[in-house]
Amino acid sequence: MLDVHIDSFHYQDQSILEDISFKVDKGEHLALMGESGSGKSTLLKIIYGLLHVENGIISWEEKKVLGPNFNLVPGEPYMKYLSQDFDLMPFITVAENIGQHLSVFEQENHQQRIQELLELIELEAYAKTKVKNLSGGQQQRVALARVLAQEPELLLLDEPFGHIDNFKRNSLRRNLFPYLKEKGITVLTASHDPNDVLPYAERTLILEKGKIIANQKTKKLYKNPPNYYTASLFGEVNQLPIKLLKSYSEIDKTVLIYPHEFKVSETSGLKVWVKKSFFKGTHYLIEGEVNEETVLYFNSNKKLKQGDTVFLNVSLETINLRLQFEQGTDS
Ligand SMILES: Nc1ncnc2c1ncn2[C@@H]1O[C@H](COP(=O)(O)OP(=O)(O)OP(=O)(O)O)[C@@H](O)[C@H]1O
Repeated sequence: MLDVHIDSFHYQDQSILEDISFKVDKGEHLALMGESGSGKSTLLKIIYGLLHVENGIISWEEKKVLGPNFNLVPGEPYMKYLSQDFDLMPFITVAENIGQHLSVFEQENHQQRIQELLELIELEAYAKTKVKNLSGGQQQRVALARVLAQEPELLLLDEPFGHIDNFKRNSLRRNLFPYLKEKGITVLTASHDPNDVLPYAERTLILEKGKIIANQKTKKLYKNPPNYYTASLFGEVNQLPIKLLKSYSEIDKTVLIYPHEFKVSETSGLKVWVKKSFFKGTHYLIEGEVNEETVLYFNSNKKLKQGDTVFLNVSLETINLRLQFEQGTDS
């Protein structure tokens, strides 16, 4: 188990992380989400031992992880970190870059392991290509193979697909995350992209301005986000007064409603004037306005024209579910 306690971490006199405390079970996949600058990379760097924390303890399997003040070369043998800079050797080939990270004691298996990793990152055709001749996305895939070369127990991934195009990203995710699960590798993935998180991470931790504001099972967090910030990390979301949705309600609160949770009717419900339609492939995202003041977003199967009027309904079940939510952590 990974056990992280950081009372505080500062760069110069700027506080970056505060009161960070969480555990990750062996074999579990935890996602770290948060807006840019919320401290995700800093947290991964501390766990890996690149940054020293005065007030805090990181331990893996009940053994303290030593930071840069103790380890001349950062990192522990059981842990690997994929940073946003790839740290590759540009003048040697892809296969050689991967081979450099394999154990010298298992020379006879090197070719087979390199081939297995090349298949995983879908770069078999580039085995003999010098890394300097690869695109940014291809280099990121080589960096991924390097951190996996000697299977770590704990893997820290910082935006692992940030440089990779959508076309490859989807198949890589589908290859990589089940592979890590099968091998029982504990994973922490920092990402902005809900597609990296929703299908793969059992639990998600949300950072806002260096503090943990939620740490929950991913599905539960998505279905019941504690606040607008969390929900908006997963995509478009509306924050609306309940009274707007259920006029008889006596509760003076707002609820979070995802665009797909609205059902469009032509006859009854909340009256909305269409302002804009955005084509999203599977549907249209519609920007609408209520009472000439509240802007909201909902999904529609067909394009709607500016000035059209539609009626929106949201189920009582959804509203009740959102109202039940009171706290943000259940680690
Ligand atoms: N070496 C540094 N010196 C001073 N401040 C830094 C340094 N590195 C990061 N910071 C600051 O620390 C804060 C957190 O940065 P961090 O890179 O951890 O955020 P992040 O959530 O990973 O962002 P992103 O998603 O953009 O990668 C930011 O305000 C950043 O400006």
